[in-house]
Amino acid sequence: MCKSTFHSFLQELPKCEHHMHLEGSLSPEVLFTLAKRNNITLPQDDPAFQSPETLLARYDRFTSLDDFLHYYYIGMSVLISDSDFEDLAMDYFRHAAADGVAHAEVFFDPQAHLERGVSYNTVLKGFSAARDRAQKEFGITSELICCFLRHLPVPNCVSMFKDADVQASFKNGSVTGIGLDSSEKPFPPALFEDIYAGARELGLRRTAHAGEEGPSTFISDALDILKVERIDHGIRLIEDEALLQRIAKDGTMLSVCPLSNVLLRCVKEVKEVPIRKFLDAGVQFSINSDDPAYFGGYILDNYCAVHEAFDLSVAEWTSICRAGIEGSWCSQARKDEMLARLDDVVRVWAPKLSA
Ligand SMILES: Nc1ncnc2[nH]cnc12
Ligand SMILES: [Zn+2]
Repeated sequence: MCKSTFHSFLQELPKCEHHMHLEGSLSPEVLFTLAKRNNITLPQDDPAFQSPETLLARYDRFTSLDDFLHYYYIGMSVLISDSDFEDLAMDYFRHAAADGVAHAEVFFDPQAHLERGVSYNTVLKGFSAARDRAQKEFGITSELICCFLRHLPVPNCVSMFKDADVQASFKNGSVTGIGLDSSEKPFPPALFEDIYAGARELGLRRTAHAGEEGPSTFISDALDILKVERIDHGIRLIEDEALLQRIAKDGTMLSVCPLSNVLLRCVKEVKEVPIRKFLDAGVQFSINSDDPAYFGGYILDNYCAVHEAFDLSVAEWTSICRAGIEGSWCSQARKDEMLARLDDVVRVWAPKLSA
């Protein structure tokens, strides 16, 4: 936990979260409760599934992205009804409100539910209800980003993209954009070129996970081939100085997830996440939780971990927060509200923190 005055300042900043998988907010406790309620048998041959405590202990020992994903996909198999999805998202929004999130652009993984016979509209109904409640109960605005699972056969992804219910959600605005996630290294961005071209034609916002475990060429391919507007993770950008300069110059935002990078062994410690390098080079980035129930921290824990590792100034935190607001996919009016709130918070806290 960072020093208490700085912690309060970070809590009060009007934060935007751009990289958070709703299915990644399923805690072991809720997972076991839903498994019982929905009659889902958890794997009997893995001692991690003995209890919520043993499962949580296993989360401390992830060895890679794929090791985590194994548990992530088993975990979400307990989600069946629209109210399961609503409860799950509300759990996230409650934490987000406590952490001072003003606006959240959240991912969901429909293919992982369709495969189990849960319809797209069941998932969307639950998540949409939670979004409405989050706005009413906490004043948090949000957008939904529909992700394609890169480990599945491309035709499976294409057929989801073309599905009538999915297309309807794109066209009626209940889903704002598309993303690309799951196992990275064997699945280069180019595989998904047609889907991203189709999304662009529909006027959808576009982002993709790239440069988490995969090479920096996946970041350039996501920009050049998929024409994404944002890069999720992107920490391996530091391996290509010219690309780093290009991203800084173009103002392309990265959604960085420090605790996730440590837990999934992409880096040894938060100090190795290239926060200082990005700040110095003028790369725009936001700080995010990724899968908070699996990685031991919501957004404020990530802000605090970054503060502890890099001892950032009030001015640096203000610029990170401003970049997050400006790089969001909400209306300009909403951005203006958050920018005004940011000014207010900084006006109050700057004298106290620099005293
Ligand atoms: N960190 C991550 N990388 C890729 N896919 C994911 N799905 C959920 N979390 C993810
Ligand atoms: Zn992610």
